[in-house]
Amino acid sequence: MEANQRIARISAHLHPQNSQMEESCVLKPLECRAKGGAPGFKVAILGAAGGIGQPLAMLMKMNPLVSVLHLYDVVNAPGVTADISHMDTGAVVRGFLGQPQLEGALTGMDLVVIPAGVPRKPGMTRDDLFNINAGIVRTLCEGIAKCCPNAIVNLISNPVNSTVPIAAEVFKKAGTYDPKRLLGVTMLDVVRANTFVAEVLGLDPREVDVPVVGGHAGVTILPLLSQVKPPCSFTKEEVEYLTKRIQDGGTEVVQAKAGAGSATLSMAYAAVKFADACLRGLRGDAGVIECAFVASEVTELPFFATKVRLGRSGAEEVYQLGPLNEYERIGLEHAKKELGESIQKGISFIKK
Ligand SMILES: NC(=O)C1=CN([C@@H]2O[C@H](COP(=O)(O)OP(=O)(O)OC[C@H]3O[C@@H](n4cnc5c(N)ncnc54)[C@H](O)[C@@H]3O)[C@@H](O)[C@H]2O)C=CC1
Ligand SMILES: O=C([O-])CC(=O)C(=O)O
Repeated sequence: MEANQRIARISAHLHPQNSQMEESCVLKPLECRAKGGAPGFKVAILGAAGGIGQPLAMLMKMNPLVSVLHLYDVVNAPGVTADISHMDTGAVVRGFLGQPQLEGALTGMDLVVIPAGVPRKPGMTRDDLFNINAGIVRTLCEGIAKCCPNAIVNLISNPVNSTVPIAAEVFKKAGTYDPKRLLGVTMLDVVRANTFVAEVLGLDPREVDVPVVGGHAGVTILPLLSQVKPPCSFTKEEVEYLTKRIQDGGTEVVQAKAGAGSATLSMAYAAVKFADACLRGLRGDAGVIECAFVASEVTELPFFATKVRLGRSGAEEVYQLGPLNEYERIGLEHAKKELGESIQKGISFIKK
């Protein structure tokens, strides 16, 4: 192959939107490499130029399970793509800018991670983001239903308690809904809980496992401190301090950032931890268990976050809550009340 042809192909691959070359010609050489010796998964990030999207893209580019990484946003996708694509790791990176390129970003994907949408400012609740983010999530999920209906979806955009029901309704309308494949990302609550509990216990956070159930906003975030591993006990004051700190973790960051957004770096870390678990499940690894907000029969609500077992088809098993103490039983009732309303709000947004 002529050197100038090789260069043209690499350039066209990175910026398909600028290419005059035929799609089949553009993609072949690098696709072959991506599917070659080290088999991997194709992952798209929607909202890849944002505060979460950029570090998430960087960490996904470092993940050896990823062979193709599509970065989609309505702004700045080419810049982020150029930057990330210089990292000397295995995944091939391609950028997609704006709605006309959404289909290209999604076609053939195994996993779609969605951190698109506006973040909170001090004084706002996650629900205050509903009016803008609901429409964004609907549009992106319509694209998924059309272009990669079998992909696993990791939904980060807030309010997660409503955006996951929105996504489910969009997929139902399109006839592509598979409850196992739609997962609301609550991993940051677990990451925070592990960190804060480890601080109190004087342990390394990597040794600590705190189940966090319910949803992803305020009192709907319910850490089960009676089920912490390694087994331990807390005073009443410690339980109250830890529960409140875990429930208000997002607000703590929003206030500290003072108008410059919400958690992005810890969220990107949590998103990659969760996406990696989904990919290990897709690969067929046994015993991959994480908390996520999924379609559920654990309570009377249609969606609920608990531990789930991740496998080749997504959340293959949804675990029960396990034994709760009195404090957690009361917390569960508060959580269910708010969560039920948020779920209904999401469903009504599509059904109206
Ligand atoms: N589930 C969780 O635990 C967490 C969720 N979040 C949520 O994640 C979302 C993103 O947060 P940040 O990255 O900090 O916000 P950001 O504003 O920095 O980035 C959002 C990105 O989404 C893009 N975007 C907007 N509309 C889009 C569309 N229609 N299609 C594709 N991309 C679009 C924007 O251009 C921007 O690049 C927020 O809703 C935030 O509340 C944040 C932290 C934790
Ligand atoms: O608090 C926010 O708005 C962002 C978020 O969901 C979190 O950090 O848990």
